[in-house]
Amino acid sequence: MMLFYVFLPVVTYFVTRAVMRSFRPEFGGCPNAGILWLHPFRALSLFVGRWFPLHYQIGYYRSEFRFYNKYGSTALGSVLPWGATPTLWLADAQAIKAITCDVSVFEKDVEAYEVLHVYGRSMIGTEGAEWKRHRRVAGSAFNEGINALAWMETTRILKEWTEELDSQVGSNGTISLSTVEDLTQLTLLIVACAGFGRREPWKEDISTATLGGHKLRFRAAVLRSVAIESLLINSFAPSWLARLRLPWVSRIVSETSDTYEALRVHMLDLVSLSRAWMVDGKVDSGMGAGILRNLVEASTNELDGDRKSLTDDEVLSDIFTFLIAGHETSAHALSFAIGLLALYPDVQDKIFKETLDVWPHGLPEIATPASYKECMPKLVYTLATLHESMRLFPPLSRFAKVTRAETTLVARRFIRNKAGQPDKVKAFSIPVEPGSIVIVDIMALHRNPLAALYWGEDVEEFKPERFIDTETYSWPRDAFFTFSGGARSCVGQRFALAEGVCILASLVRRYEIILPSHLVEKPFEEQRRLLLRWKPGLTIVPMDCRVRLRRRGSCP
Ligand code: HEM
Repeated sequence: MMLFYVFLPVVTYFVTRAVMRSFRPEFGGCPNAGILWLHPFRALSLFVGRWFPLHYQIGYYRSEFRFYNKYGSTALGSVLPWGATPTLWLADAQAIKAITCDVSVFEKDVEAYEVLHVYGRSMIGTEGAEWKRHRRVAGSAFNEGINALAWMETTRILKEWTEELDSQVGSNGTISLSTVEDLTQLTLLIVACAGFGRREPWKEDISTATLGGHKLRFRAAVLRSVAIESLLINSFAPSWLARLRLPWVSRIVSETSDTYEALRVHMLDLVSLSRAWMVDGKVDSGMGAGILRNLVEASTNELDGDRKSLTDDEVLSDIFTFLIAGHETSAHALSFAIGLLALYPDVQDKIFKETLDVWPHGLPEIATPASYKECMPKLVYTLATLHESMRLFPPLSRFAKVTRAETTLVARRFIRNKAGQPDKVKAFSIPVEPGSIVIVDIMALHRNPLAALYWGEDVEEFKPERFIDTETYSWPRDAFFTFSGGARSCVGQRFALAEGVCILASLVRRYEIILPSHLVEKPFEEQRRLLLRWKPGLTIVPMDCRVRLRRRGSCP
């Protein structure tokens, strides 16, 4: 019996592979790269993807442009054995643009986001009229006002954070920084304040841990809920497991459910506060909370059947979505950026020079509502650095669309010249059947070396200059998909750029970012590989991005 279970998958693999190879060598001119063992954009595959052993099989998370190079095509076909679903992989700017602009044919793969529907349905995991209702409500909060608030809030928390960092200077004059840990807290505090009016100090007051009957503090509740393990347990483990007293399992299930319950209570507190503000007429409290206000107002319209209305569960689910989408992405993007700055001191020097013009007398203690408008346009190189780091490490490295009607996409085939560079590019059409899955392979697109349309031969290099327009050069906007594109693009893009630029510029203005001591003696390629290692999670997660900071003499 045992042998049967071991051999069945192996036999299935070879049989299916053989059948596919013989009957379907190509998808309308698009090379068939084989069987996909895991749906490439499901929470489970993100979890399993950390250990995915089939590095030479399509679907491997860290493959970047490798498979496209191997087959000489910017589009690849593959098949999910379950249901024999055709799955198209794209690292082609024009085809991706066509997909993201045609929302009637290519819908969001909302099933992938079901794990986020802990409290109800939300903007990120819905489609059509339901999604429009959510987006109409929350979307209008994302204006220049919230970006300016994000800037001010970033400045406030940075001051407290850097004071703590300064108190940790070691005997060698440097401070160790575990980027993911600190930036996760930082970006969470920023979105909680600018979006939801919840202003917290950098250093949590642990003595107030359970004040107000909370089982878990707000920050801990959000951070635990975002872990892919918690989301999977919450989605798939039945709650009765907690009552069975099974060693380990029952405890984990029970703790997970407590975490989401604790967060629900915190979010209900926010909603009550916002309702109280509305009753008191505190429409513009100066505290931010624009997203919260819009959501809560929409829930009070519910009974009128207003097209801008949301149910109470939808409000909680949207708050949850914004808290999660609004911090993890930014924290990981910034961790990679800081790691890259440690590796490239010349880039750091250029940012430092830029910040000297903006803050000649050192970092401001507080920012005013005008600071964002004054500083952001001057920090051109800092913004280019953030863009370039998100090109190499896009937090959402791939996402999926489901095809609803028969259509055709155009991609490109190429052959490599003697120097190994892609050459002789030729467009070809791919017929796409309804029901097919299309993977927008952002990381591969960002590492596509084809000239003209994309990033060029130096695609692997970290060069912020490629994001700065000149008289003769305009950076290829259509080949940059970190925030997706079209109607379903990231609603928080400008918010993320505002906080990101403020954090990077301020950090470099105050500190020199240097490599951790265990990497100093290693060759550059190894330093880069070790510092920037990542694993898949909800977004790509830096695994060991630790740097050191040395206070700059010229910064008061
Ligand atoms: C570096 C930071 C960020 C990156 C790279 C990023 C990336 C993305 C991407 C690629 C999508 C599209 C996902 C898909 O179609 O499956 C998206 C959607 C979304 N993002 Fe972001 N995001 C970032 C920051 C933020 C922030 C700061 C917020 C809110 C404060 C936010 C809120 C959202 C929401 C609500 C959606 C869903 C939009 C919709 O479905 O209409 N994101 N983001």
